[in-house]
Amino acid sequence: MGDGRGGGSNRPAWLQQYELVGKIGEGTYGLVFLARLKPTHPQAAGRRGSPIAIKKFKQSKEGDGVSPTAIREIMLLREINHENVVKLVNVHINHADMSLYLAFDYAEHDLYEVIRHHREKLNLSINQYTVKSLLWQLLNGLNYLHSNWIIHRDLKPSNILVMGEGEEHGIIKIADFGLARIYQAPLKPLSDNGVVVTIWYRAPELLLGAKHYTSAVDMWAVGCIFAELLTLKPLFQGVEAKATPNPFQLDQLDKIFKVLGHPTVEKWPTLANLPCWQNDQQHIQGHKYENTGLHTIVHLPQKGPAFDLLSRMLEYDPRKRITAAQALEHEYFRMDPLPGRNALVPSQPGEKIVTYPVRPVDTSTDFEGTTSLQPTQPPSGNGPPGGQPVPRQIPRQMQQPMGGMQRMPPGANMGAFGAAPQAGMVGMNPGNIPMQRGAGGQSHPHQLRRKADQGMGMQNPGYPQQKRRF
Ligand SMILES: Nc1ncnc2c1ncn2[C@@H]1O[C@H](COP(=O)(O)OP(=O)(O)OP(=O)(O)O)[C@@H](O)[C@H]1O
Repeated sequence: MGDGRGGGSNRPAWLQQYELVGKIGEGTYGLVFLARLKPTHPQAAGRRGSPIAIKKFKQSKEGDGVSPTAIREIMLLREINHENVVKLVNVHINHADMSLYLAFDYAEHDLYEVIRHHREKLNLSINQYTVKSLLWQLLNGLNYLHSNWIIHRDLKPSNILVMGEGEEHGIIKIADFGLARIYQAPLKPLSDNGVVVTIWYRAPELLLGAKHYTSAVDMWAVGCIFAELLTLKPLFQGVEAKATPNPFQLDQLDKIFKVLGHPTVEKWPTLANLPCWQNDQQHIQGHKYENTGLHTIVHLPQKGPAFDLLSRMLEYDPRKRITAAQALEHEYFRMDPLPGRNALVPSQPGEKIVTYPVRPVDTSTDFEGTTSLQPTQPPSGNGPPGGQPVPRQIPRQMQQPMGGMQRMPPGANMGAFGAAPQAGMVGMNPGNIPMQRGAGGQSHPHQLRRKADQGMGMQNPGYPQQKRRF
C-alpha cells in the first residue's frame, strides 16, 4: 500500500489507491482488512475515502497456487450483481507469493453482531419490523443466487452483512461465497467437497449423509437464522463431533429432533435412502422423540403467518421445504409492519433508535498478517470523533413490500438476467490464474478445515465466538 504498513512494490495500482486501516476479521480461508481510498485520490477529493473490505486468502497448504476455493469464489462473484449480495469491487493475484486479494464493499455490521448486541448489551429483542426487513432482504438475495443456480451452503449470521450509515444503510449483503458453487441439473454428487455448512445451520438431509445439495439446504439455514433473530439464541446448538470425516452429526440431529419431533418416512419418503438413517438403527431410528413444539421456543402463535413461514423453512423433507421465491410471496410479508429497504430504522414513531457498534479494527496488523509495533488506533473511525456513535435519524425509505424477483429458467445465463460483470474486474481472467492440480473439481484439505475458535467443539458448547474480534 506504500504507507509503510503492508506496503510493497509488488502491489497493483488499484491496491495502492487505498490505505490500510487494519484487520477486521479472520475466517477459515483468510484475513479480512479494512482499507480506505487515500485522501489524495481524485474520487476522495480530500475527504476520507469510502471504505472497502479486502479479503486476503491464505496460501494453500502446499503453498503452490491459489486454492480452488479462491478460484471458485472469484468465478462466482465476478458474475454476481444484486443489492442483497456483497459486491466484489476488485481482484488481485500476487504472482510472487500466489496470494489473492479480493476487495468488497465494506459493511459495518453483520447479523452475528446485531444479534449479539441485542442479547448481551441491550437485553432486548429485535423489533418486528427489523426482523421482517432483514429476513425479506436475505430471501431476496438468496432468491437471486438460487435463480442463478448458486447454492451458498454456508449461510450463518456472520456471513450476512448489514450496511452501516450511508445511502445503503440497513441493507443486507450476503457474503462469503468461498464455499458456494454453481449447481447443475441434473444433480451431480457434490459430497466430495466435504460437508460445509456450519453445523448449527446445517440441514438434516446433510447431517444424515445426503449426497446431493439442493438450494433447500440454504432455506433450512434461513429458518434457523429467522428463529435466532426472534429469540437471540441459535435454534439448534449441537456439539460437533470433529473426529469423524462422516457427515453424521448425532448431537445436532438430536437437538433438531427434540424440537421438531422424529422424522418419519410417511412425511419424508426419501429419508429411508439416506445413508446415516439406514446405518444408524440404534441412535436415530430407535430413539423416540416427543415434539416439544417449535412455537414454544420462538414464542409465536401457532396459527400466525410468522410461525407458518418458519415451519415451512424447517420442513424436514427438502422437496417440501419452502423456496426463497415462495417465501417472498408469503403472507407474513404482506402484513404490518411491512418490510423496508432500511432494516435498521425504528419501526414506529417514537421508538428508540438502536445504535449498533462499529467493527473493531486491529490497526497493528498489516497485509502480511505481521503485527507491527504501532500503537493501536481507535476503531474503524466510521463513527463520530471520540468513538461514540450518534443515534441514527434516517427515515424509513420504503413502506411498500418490495417486488419479488423473477425466477430464472434453468440454463438461462446471467446476462439474460441483467447481471453485469462488476467494476474492477476488467482483465481478470480466472483461466489464466495458475491453479493447483485439481482446482475447480476436487476438494482441498483447506476447504474442509473448520476454524478452531468456532466454539462448537466439545470444550465449548456455549455460544460460539465464531471469529476473532478485536
Ligand atoms: N465486505 C465485508 N465488510 C465488512 N466485514 C466483512 C466483509 N466481509 C467479511 N467481513 C467480516 O470479516 C470477518 C471474517 O470474514 P470471513 O468471511 O473471512 O470469515 P467468517 O465468515 O467469519 O468465517 P468462515 O470463512 O470460516 O465461514 C467476519 O466478521 C465478517 O463479518
